[in-house]
Amino acid sequence: MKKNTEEMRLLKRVRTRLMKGICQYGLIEDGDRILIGLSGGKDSLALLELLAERSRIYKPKFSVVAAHVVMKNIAYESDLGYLKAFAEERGVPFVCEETSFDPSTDSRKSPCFLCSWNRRKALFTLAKEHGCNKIALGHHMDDILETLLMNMTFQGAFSTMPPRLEMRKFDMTVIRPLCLVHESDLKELSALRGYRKQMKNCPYERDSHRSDMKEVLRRLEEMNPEARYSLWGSMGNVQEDLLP
Ligand SMILES: Nc1ncnc2c1ncn2[C@@H]1O[C@H](COP(=O)(O)OP(=O)(O)OP(=O)(O)O)[C@@H](O)[C@H]1O
Repeated sequence: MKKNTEEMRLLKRVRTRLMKGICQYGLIEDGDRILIGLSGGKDSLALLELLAERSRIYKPKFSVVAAHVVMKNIAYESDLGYLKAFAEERGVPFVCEETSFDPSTDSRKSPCFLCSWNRRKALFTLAKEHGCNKIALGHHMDDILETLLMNMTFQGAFSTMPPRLEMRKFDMTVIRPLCLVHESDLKELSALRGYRKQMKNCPYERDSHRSDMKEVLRRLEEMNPEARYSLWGSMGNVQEDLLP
């Protein structure tokens, strides 16, 4: 009984924050066809589950397609059968595309940059092929705040991954419907639902800046439990007169 109540509270919190993000940043409109980038990680599995559920509700009326990109030269062990079944059990069509990149062709760009650029390109192609006007990614609030802290610390820029990004040149909009959802809730949801963990065997992976920023965010929240909301609020409260 206690477990059920906790589950219901968690689901209510996640659904409320999803809808708050969607409404606040105008992420989904009537008639949208949305390609969901399904990596196989907990965040995009949750995104698919939540958007599939939402798409069956009358307003706004939108449809979804799940897409997985296989990067042939990276030994990720994506279980395509699991991803396909996961999507189809929720009434969502599943599509997959293979691509690859050669890190030796451009030594000025890091393999991580090339990988994510090529993955993004494959997602755009799939979105066009399947008549989608939007691509949804599984980044959540912690990802966005960690990127803000990374960009300030390492790039000298006050910027991050926005909830909504219109790419006019490609006639495509990238959305992040989990932008107000906390990572801790997604972890709990994943455990509750028993999402299968994906094996990551990337030879290049060492995103130490991100894990450092995760620690910084944790420390800030220790100092002020409201820190994440203040950081988020600061992005909409830039007081230019009080800046150099
Ligand atoms: N191979 C892929 N195929 C399709 N979409 C992807 C792929 N890799 C990443 N994405 C999309 O980009 C988002 C961010 O990617 P990132 O690599 O940070 O996440 P992840 O650690 O793979 O897993 P997740 O965010 O799903 O828990 C994912 O949530 C997903 O929407």
